[in-house]
Amino acid sequence: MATPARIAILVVSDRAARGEYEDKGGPGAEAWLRAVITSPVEIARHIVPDGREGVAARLRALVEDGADLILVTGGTGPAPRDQTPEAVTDVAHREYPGFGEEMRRASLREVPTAILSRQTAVSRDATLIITLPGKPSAIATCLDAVFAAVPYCLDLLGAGRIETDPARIRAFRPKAG
Ligand SMILES: Nc1ncnc2c1ncn2[C@@H]1O[C@H](COP(=O)(O)OP(=O)(O)OP(=O)(O)O)[C@@H](O)[C@H]1O
Ligand SMILES: Nc1nc2c(c(=O)[nH]1)N[C@H]1C(S)=C(S)[C@@H](COP(=O)(O)O)O[C@H]1N2
Repeated sequence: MATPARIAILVVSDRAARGEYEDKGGPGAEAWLRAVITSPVEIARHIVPDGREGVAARLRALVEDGADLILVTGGTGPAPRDQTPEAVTDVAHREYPGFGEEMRRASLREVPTAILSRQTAVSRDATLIITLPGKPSAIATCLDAVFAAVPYCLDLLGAGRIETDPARIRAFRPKAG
């Protein structure tokens, strides 16, 4: 059997980290991934409070640990504690602004405040890191909008291979020539 791709979900939320509310983002993201990915996959969920240093440190550790893909939810907005984009930039080797553009475009069809999210995607070594808004309902909207490009991006980075259910997401891998 193929080596499972390793995916980490990092929920960034002060209140979920303190246990003040039940985290719905992490389970929502995991359910989305399990419904879409048909190849072997290991999914781990983590929760950290908002904050540039803490989020960056956790991202470095997850990359070091061999994650192929990291989904980060929360902390992308304009509030002072929203520092996820700064943390992601701190650990980035490369940025892929098209992810943020497309996720915002899809979210703007639902809420005008989607424009407030500074969500983006970066890579560090062979790991792709995608940031998503914290609102649990935003997670599916954003993943639906961009995930078709994720498997090929992981191929190009040298990360683990992911196959998807074409009825949900048709992964696009350009043919050679
Ligand atoms: N992990 C989560 N689980 C459940 N609901 C969430 C989660 N993250 C965000 N939300 C909901 O979406 C709203 C907007 O998310 P945002 O990330 O801006 O939260 P926030 O107001 O900064 O608070 P916190 O960091 O404590 O989650 C929150 O007020 C909350 O109702
Ligand atoms: N699809 C979708 N995108 C969305 C939202 C939403 O409700 N649905 N909320 C917006 C709002 S109100 C904010 S402030 C930003 C940032 O959210 P975050 O700080 O939780 O990352 O995401 C935006 N993107």
